[in-house]
Amino acid sequence: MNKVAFIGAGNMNRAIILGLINNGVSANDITVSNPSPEKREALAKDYGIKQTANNIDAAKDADVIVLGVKPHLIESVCKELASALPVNEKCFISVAAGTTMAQIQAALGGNKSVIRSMPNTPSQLGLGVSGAFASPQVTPAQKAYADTLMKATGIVKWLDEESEIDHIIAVSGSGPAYFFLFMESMAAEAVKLGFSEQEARQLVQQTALGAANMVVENDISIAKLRENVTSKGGTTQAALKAFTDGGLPELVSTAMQAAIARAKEMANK
Ligand SMILES: NC(=O)C1=CN([C@@H]2O[C@H](COP(=O)(O)OP(=O)(O)OC[C@H]3O[C@@H](n4cnc5c(N)ncnc54)[C@H](OP(=O)(O)O)[C@@H]3O)[C@@H](O)[C@H]2O)C=CC1
Ligand SMILES: O=C(O)[C@@H]1CCC=N1
Repeated sequence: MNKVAFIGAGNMNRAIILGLINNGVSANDITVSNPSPEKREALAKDYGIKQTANNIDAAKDADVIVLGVKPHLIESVCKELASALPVNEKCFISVAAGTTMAQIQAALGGNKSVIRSMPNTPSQLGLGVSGAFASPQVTPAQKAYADTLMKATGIVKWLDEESEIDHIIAVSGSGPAYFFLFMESMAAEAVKLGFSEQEARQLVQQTALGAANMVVENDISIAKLRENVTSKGGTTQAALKAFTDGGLPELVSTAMQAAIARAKEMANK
């Protein structure tokens, strides 16, 4: 019971597979399919999971099928699986941005058990966030198993409305990239200040890790943590003034709204 097939061996499915393996899920229960060999063979070699080029072979014995291909391929992969497999008996988890429940169910041939999940790449460390929305056909047992699967990679937020998936995308799905951009910018400036690339990375990553852990460990607001760094008339205040004068809070809002708008645009294609 509870065999999982991953369709696609790309960044997101790899992150989820790593999260599962690191959390003790048996490699024997995991199969990955991908047309080109390199990524699926690397996963099989590193973690002992099964691999194949054939999506139907990967999915035929699976109870849960994680669809981890690019959004424009979700429908064709669903049609391929539905043409050969008893899809009524399986639970599909799509991690695609901008591909709706209606589109996925239509491609599977009707009202099947489908969960739209929006994970993020820190799932590979067990530090992921997944937002999830289930179709009414998902049974309590399927939902419980999907919950366990996603919790192996981090925290899970079940959503009442499908539209909330786009909000999860804007916050946590795309979110790691926002922090990476910020860290890249800080590291680039550190190099300009004379640190080596390696030193700059170490300084920035430790600062980010420390800051994130302070948010996790302290039961005080993030604003208060910021204020605690900011001595009156000091250096941080000067730096933060440059950020606010440059419109950083508004820019963050604009960026997150752009992610939501893009998700809607992708769904309407
Ligand atoms: N990356 C992220 O942070 C997140 C991504 N997502 C979603 O995850 C999905 C995958 O994104 P991501 O992992 O970044 O993309 P990748 O391009 O890294 O992975 C997609 C994989 O699908 C493979 N593939 C292509 N065609 C098929 C097919 N017909 N059958 C099986 N596999 C196929 C590709 O193989 P090949 O390279 O050989 O063509 C590739 O390995 C997207 O829908 C995205 O919206 C969701 C949350 C976060
Ligand atoms: O950029 C994307 O479209 C996907 C969805 C969230 C993160 N990556």
